[in-house]
Amino acid sequence: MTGPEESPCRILVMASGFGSNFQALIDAISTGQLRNSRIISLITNRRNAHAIVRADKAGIPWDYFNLISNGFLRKGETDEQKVAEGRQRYDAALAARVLSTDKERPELIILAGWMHVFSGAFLEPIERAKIRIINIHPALPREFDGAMAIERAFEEFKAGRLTRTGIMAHYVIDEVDRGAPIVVKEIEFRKGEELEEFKERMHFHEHELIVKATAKVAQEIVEGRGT
Ligand SMILES: Nc1nc2c(c(=O)[nH]1)N[C@@H](CN(C=O)c1ccc(C(=O)N[C@@H](CCC(=O)O)C(=O)O)cc1)CN2
Ligand SMILES: NCC(=O)N[C@@H]1O[C@H](COP(=O)([O-])[O-])[C@@H](O)[C@H]1O
Repeated sequence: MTGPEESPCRILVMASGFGSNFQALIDAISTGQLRNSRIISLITNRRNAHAIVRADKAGIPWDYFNLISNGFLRKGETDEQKVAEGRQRYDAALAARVLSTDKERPELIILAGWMHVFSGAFLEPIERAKIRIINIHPALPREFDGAMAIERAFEEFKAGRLTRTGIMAHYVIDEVDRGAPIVVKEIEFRKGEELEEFKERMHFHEHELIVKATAKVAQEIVEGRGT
């Protein structure tokens, strides 16, 4: 995929939790399945994220940056304006960390279970720097936007109102989960399957899809350098 003269696409992964999608990318790169990509670092907003353990094992630098523990918002703050202002300042500071000149700059940011909704304070400077952002989401386009999508779809299936759901990788825009789809896969429910079994099946397919989507976008980036 990547010619000998082309260096791999520099990828920053952002993850808040278990990191199995992050691990799928690590494994795909290390086995040579994903030749046009290189993960330069991980950012997490949860100190107990297992993604940190995965980064350490893979020798990938990581950064912990949290809305509250880094002082942008007081724990338990309920004033809506203060919450909005604190999130904006956090987002701006996070973008500044991504763009800081004392570290390698990513060409692609992959949200792999990143559980913080970005405002324009993050999205705009990243867009100005021509860095693309993609996200993996366990639902079909325009269905079950937001968190807990798997559980909500499963409830609809149990209620007899849904026979299939799906997963997708999409570009990230201000409107949550409404960016242009990159790769989409429908996944049928199975009669008698319980939630945990279904979640495992969904994650299995996600791990394939995130590699496929990354390969596609990374190739566009590598081939588009200098144009
Ligand atoms: N501006 C955008 N930001 C983010 C997007 C996006 O498409 N546009 N994708 C999400 C990922 N995501 C779904 O795919 C998602 C993650 C988290 C939430 C959410 O409700 N977060 C809450 C906090 C939840 C928690 O901390 O457990 C919040 O941010 O207040 C919705 C959707 C990533 N960001
Ligand atoms: N709305 C975003 C969202 O729900 N993302 C989902 O979080 C999980 C992270 O798993 P992981 O930490 O094992 O990769 C994945 O299922 C991903 O699609």
